[in-house]
Amino acid sequence: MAKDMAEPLKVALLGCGVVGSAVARRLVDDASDLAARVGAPLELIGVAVRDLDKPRPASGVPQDLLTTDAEALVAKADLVVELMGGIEPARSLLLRAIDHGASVVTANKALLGADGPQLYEAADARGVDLSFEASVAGAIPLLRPLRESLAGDSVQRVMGIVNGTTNFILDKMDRTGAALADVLAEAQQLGYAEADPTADVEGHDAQAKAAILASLAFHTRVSTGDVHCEGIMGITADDIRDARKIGCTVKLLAICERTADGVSARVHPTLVPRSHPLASVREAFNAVFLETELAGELMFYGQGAGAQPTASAVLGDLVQAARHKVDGGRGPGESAYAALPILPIDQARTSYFIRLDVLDQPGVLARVANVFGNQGVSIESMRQGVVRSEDGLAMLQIVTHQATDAALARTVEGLQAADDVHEVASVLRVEGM
Ligand SMILES: NC(=O)C1=CN([C@@H]2O[C@H](COP(=O)(O)OP(=O)(O)OC[C@H]3O[C@@H](n4cnc5c(N)ncnc54)[C@H](O)[C@@H]3O)[C@@H](O)[C@H]2O)C=CC1
Ligand SMILES: N[C@@H](CC=O)C(=O)O
Ligand code: NA
Repeated sequence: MAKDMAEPLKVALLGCGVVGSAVARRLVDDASDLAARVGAPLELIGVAVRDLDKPRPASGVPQDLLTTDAEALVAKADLVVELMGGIEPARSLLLRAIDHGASVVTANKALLGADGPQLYEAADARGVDLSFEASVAGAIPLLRPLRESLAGDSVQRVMGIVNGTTNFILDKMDRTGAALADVLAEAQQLGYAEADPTADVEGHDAQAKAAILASLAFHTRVSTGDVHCEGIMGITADDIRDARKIGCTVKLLAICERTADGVSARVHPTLVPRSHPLASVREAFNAVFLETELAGELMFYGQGAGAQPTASAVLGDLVQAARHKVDGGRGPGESAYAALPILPIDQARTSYFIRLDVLDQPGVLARVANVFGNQGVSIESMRQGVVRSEDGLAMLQIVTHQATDAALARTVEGLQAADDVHEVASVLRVEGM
């Protein structure tokens, strides 16, 4: 039996770009379904844009709902959906909305990674919802499981592919042997990578997402600046070829770990064995692998970007926040009670793949092995590649057992200083062996 409808809830949308248009379209086209699910109509009262005259056929928003006065709009709303991106004015508008008693939904990982605590504190103080499922891994339900379904468990490790653009590039390099620059150009043509792909390829997009994931997973505060970040621009076709030779592929991973000493969060290109579930994540898809004390291993997979997939996550948050407005209560606020220290990257433990050009002379292997041994770094495998008789050099490919980043850095310094070593051509971390 249909329940009685409550009074309409006023929804303000801030930004009408890729994701905003898809959210607006759904609010307009599926109003009656959404009303039935919420128990009240969701009335779109306005959409804040920069340019009133720009045609927006994808959004289906009537022209008279567009406004450039975002401040006035949020002051009238019960629910505010922020899809403008960037830090300001998004932060001020969300704080203003919260101050007025509106619940807020955002997909803005840059803002949450930089200033999440300020928004959480404001939402908690005002007793409204702040939800942001779309900010990490787009459509994939991941943050709600972390905040709600796993609230009684203990997450120990989060390891994921959370950037679709870089996964598309690395996957294409892996399948075709192409150089990064060529694949990046193709990704731009196809619309996966933005005209300015810096935030994706330098790892900053994944860095902000890792901060959000680590905060939720470990009930602590981790901001973007706490996450060690290396992007994919240094990855060459030779790295991909080497990875393949040892049964691996290269992925940009966000890895968040809780250790006895605190929290470590890092983003970097990583060799992953082809047998690992993350290795089979193709094209622009995302996947996140959780290790928890009680549930064991969990994997979440799906579309991490795109207008409609991202709108799905935004609308899920909006419906949930609207239900709370109708029925009372609110979703979980910030849980940062653990207040864990952030561990420096030096202390992160992982295995490494190292490619060296060494002099092709007797005793070289033993001397190279000694450099590792001197730093307490144990070698798992050492393989000699091509010997180039023209310059008397041989290529060595070495995989280590787990060691700290600090020990590895000292090992690389030792190798660079060794007379037998012509060049340390590549150093990459390995996970999931
Ligand atoms: N596009 C995607 O696949 C995903 C996007 N996101 C996040 O969603 C948010 C929106 O992303 P997109 O829709 O892709 O960006 P977009 O650039 O297509 O849309 C943003 C829109 O906001 C407008 N805008 C910016 N500042 C404004 C202001 N002060 N007043 C009024 N309008 C303003 C812009 O003119 C633009 O139309 C961002 O935070 C992004 O990180 C999250 C997951 C996936
Ligand atoms: N640029 C991001 C989009 C969503 O966050 C990506 O490529 O994954
Ligand atoms: Na998500």
